[in-house]
Amino acid sequence: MDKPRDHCGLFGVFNHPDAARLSYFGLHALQHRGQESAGIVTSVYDESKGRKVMPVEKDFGLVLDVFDEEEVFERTLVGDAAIGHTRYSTSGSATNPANIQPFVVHYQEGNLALAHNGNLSNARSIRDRLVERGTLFNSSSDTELILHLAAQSTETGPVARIVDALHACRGAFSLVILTDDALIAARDPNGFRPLALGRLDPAPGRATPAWVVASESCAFDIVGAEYVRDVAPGEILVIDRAGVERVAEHAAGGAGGDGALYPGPAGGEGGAATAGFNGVCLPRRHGVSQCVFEYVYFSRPDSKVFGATVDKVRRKMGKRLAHDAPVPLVPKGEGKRPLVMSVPDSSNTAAIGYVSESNKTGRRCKLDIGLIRNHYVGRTFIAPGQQAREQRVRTKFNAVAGVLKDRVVVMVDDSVVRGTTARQLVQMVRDAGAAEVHFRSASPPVMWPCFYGMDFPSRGELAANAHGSVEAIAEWLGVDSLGYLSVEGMLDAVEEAHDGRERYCHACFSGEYPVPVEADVAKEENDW
Ligand SMILES: O=P(O)(O)OC[C@H]1O[C@H](OP(=O)(O)OP(=O)(O)O)[C@H](O)[C@@H]1O
Ligand SMILES: NC(=O)CC[C@H](N)C(=O)O
Ligand code: SF4
Ligand SMILES: [Mg+2]
Repeated sequence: MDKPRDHCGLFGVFNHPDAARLSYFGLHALQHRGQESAGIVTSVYDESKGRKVMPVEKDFGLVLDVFDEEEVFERTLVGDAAIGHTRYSTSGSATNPANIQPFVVHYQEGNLALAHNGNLSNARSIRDRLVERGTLFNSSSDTELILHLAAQSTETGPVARIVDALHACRGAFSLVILTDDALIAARDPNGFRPLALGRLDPAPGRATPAWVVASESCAFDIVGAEYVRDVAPGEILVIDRAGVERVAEHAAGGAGGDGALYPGPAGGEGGAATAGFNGVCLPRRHGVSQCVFEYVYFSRPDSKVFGATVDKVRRKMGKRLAHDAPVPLVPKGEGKRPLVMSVPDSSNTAAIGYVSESNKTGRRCKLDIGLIRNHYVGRTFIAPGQQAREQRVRTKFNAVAGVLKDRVVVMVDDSVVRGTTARQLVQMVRDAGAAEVHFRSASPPVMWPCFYGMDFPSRGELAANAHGSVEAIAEWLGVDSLGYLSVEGMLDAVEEAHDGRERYCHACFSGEYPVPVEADVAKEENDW
């Protein structure tokens, strides 16, 4: 593991005849969230069996590789409800095929399929309890535990069992779940991972709209759906046939049947638009703590996440960085303006904010493209060994010598984790003839592990811990100066973009963990 790895991507569809194909496109848009494996499950009535079945197609690899045959959508993944997943493992080995999601099981209440983004912080104690009860496990991931909890619940009916199961889970879980009758979208009470609800106009021949659920709103755009609202932290939203009809009636100005059952999360944006769906809210024990790293790096800038556009938050982080770690001062008449460049693509927007604010504050500088990125090399191209890692950076980026030669260069990246990217690129920019190289990180130093759904290197491998002071890291990176966004600055930027700083987790930067975690849990401890 040499990089922070992304979270997983979730997608769900209800009431659309082409549910699997929509999921396929949705997963494409969410590919950046997980590149180890991908899968889609649908729900369809099987005439010969006289009951619903849940066909599944999943494998290791990118969405494009897993679903490389059109036929699978025509013959296998049929039905008008589906869920899909792109995985980066945080619990359970990446190479164990049993850990590929979505999971599908058959139990007392019929079929059940589940896809999870996050990490349960009490997974070990749940597993121990289940083991004592004689539970047999198929996978080594935390996600499977939710299925056992539902199957062993004393409640009746799939929804009540899932609600019961989620009451026992702690930590991070955004979920899309398919039962034989419903698509369920759920978010843990802290809201660590994002999840949003969207709406698609009725498919040809249908009277009611289709509903979609996704980790990020960019997945709605790709299928032509409109963003309706976030699934609220702690909300378990049940989208079933009756609910779809109630909501449609409500929208058309009808009475809405028993739509008052669940008017949506209190004060939630778009709540009225979805009144009519059933739902439940899980109790809140530790406040709300959405993952600030989604804004720093994980989510796509064109997505709306946690109620704000990622692009907007990132620009504000870049602007604040201009104050926390300014561009070197080169007064007029004393040389060319420093050249600011991003490390494409994830820091592009932060660099734009950085440059505009720097110029406003009298620090002259110019934004230019100093690195070209090869888009065929993935976001987290895993390569073992330092030599391979270095080769990987060279494969992914090349410097534009004509732009960089003899210039004072300020490189802006979104984060420094292990420092592999920064160190390599600094050397590359120097080799291209830069006179000075300064490095700016649009987030604070990453110093602590994440237990809520992101896979960081061990503490000792993080550049900020391995080298100590900012000066020592700067020397190791080979830069003339190094500057980070402060934790304060990061939270101010988030707050400026929307609803306050206290609703965010920043544990990997600050060490302040919002939800207690079980000590010394290893990702592969259940893999034999
Ligand atoms: O300090 P490091 O351990 O090198 O990790 C930090 C780098 O990793 C991420 O980029 P990544 O290449 O994973 O993806 P991206 O192309 O989406 O930026 C991040 O944007 C930094 O560039
Ligand atoms: N990155 C994630 O959200 C991972 C989900 C789950 N914990 C797994 O490892 O499969
Ligand atoms: S520790 Fe960091 S990556 Fe993990 S949830 Fe908190 S902010 Fe996000
Ligand atoms: Mg990067």
